[in-house]
Amino acid sequence: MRRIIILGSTGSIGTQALDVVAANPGRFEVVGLSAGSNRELVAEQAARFGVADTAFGAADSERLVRTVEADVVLNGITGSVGLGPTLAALESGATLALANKESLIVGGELVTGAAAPGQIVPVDSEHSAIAQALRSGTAAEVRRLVLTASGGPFRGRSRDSLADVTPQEALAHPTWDMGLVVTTNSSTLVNKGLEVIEAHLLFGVPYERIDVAVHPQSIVHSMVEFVDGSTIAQASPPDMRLPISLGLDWPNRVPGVGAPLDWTTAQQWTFEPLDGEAFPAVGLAKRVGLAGLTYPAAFNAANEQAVLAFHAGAIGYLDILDVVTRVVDEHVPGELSLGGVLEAEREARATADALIASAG
Ligand SMILES: NC(=O)C1=CN([C@@H]2O[C@H](COP(=O)(O)OP(=O)(O)OC[C@H]3O[C@@H](n4cnc5c(N)ncnc54)[C@H](OP(=O)(O)O)[C@@H]3O)[C@@H](O)[C@H]2O)C=CC1
Ligand SMILES: CC(=O)[C@@H](O)[C@H](O)COP(=O)(O)O
Ligand SMILES: [Mn+2]
Repeated sequence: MRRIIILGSTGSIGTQALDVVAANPGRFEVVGLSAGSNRELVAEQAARFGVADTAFGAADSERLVRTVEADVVLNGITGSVGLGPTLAALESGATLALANKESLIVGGELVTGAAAPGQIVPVDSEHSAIAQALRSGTAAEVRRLVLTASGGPFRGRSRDSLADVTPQEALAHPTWDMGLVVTTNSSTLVNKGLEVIEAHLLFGVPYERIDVAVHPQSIVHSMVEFVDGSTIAQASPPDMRLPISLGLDWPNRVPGVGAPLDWTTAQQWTFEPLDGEAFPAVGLAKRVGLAGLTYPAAFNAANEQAVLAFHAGAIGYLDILDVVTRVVDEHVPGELSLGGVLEAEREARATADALIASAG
């Protein structure tokens, strides 16, 4: 029985993780739950799963991870505020089932350097797909990684045509039902940019060998191309319970966790290149990833501020990327230490807030 702590238990990832636990009695024991502020739902979850230890906020989540013994910590918190809990989970020696991509991206080598080999199991669907494709291979056999992107609700649109899109339109993701920030990031393609950096950090493949292909059906979750010209793709209906279950029980597969593809009906899987003019976020993220140091932290922090400002009605949709680009351009990088990252984030958020105020 694996003892698991679920951070962000009230969100999309957290509630689906609890679905997996409930559907597999005797396989997992939930020993800790945390959330931001939703005390009512956490109390309900704790009663249902018999959990004694709960926490609220990032610092308390960190405390939970440091004090409750667990085999796996699932980090399903949104935002770079998940960095402390991610580092605490790695220090505890537990497996880190990582949905909170922001903590890896802002922490970079601080996070990978704190992890033992195999200690981080990716939950993000693309990175889970790559980890599955690499299960029997070696890094030397990999020629390139291809991350698939749904293209979001605005696929096929020109940049100019996006000026007046509303928060409601940005949240209409074509294939996934997720939290507000990651859904908005999917629409701007910032999510895919963050995922390129995440793939580089997790799998050690250089940026020039990480590509993005737009695949609107979200059935092929990513691919690994090998040196002999073979490509292994992982395919399944879009359902996060599959990568979550792998994160909780790696390397075991949990029987029946998701429905398989139906090969008895006609279907079409399509792939197209990313329109980098309409969606400059992936190019910007690669630039930021290559620059390293605290650039990814500044990129992510500016985006977090801009996304919230867009949903608050303070800026327009195109302002999101404009703010992020300006913050990155003005960023003076610091050293990659915990203090350096926190300071870079503080500065980036302040610059972003000033730009937001002047745009509004
Ligand atoms: N949803 C998905 O399918 C996917 C998500 N991810 C990643 O997983 C992470 C979670 O996404 P998702 O579940 O969609 O997001 P949600 O917005 O649905 O959930 C976020 C969770 O984080 C909690 N939280 C927010 N702030 C804090 C804080 N300061 N301290 C502790 N907990 C906090 C929330 O608690 P409360 O409810 O109390 O506010 C909630 O439980 C993100 O990094 C996202 O990019 C990656 C791939 C797919
Ligand atoms: C389910 C998942 O992993 C999300 O991060 C997903 O990637 C969002 O879809 P797109 O960013 O491809 O639109
Ligand atoms: Mn993803």
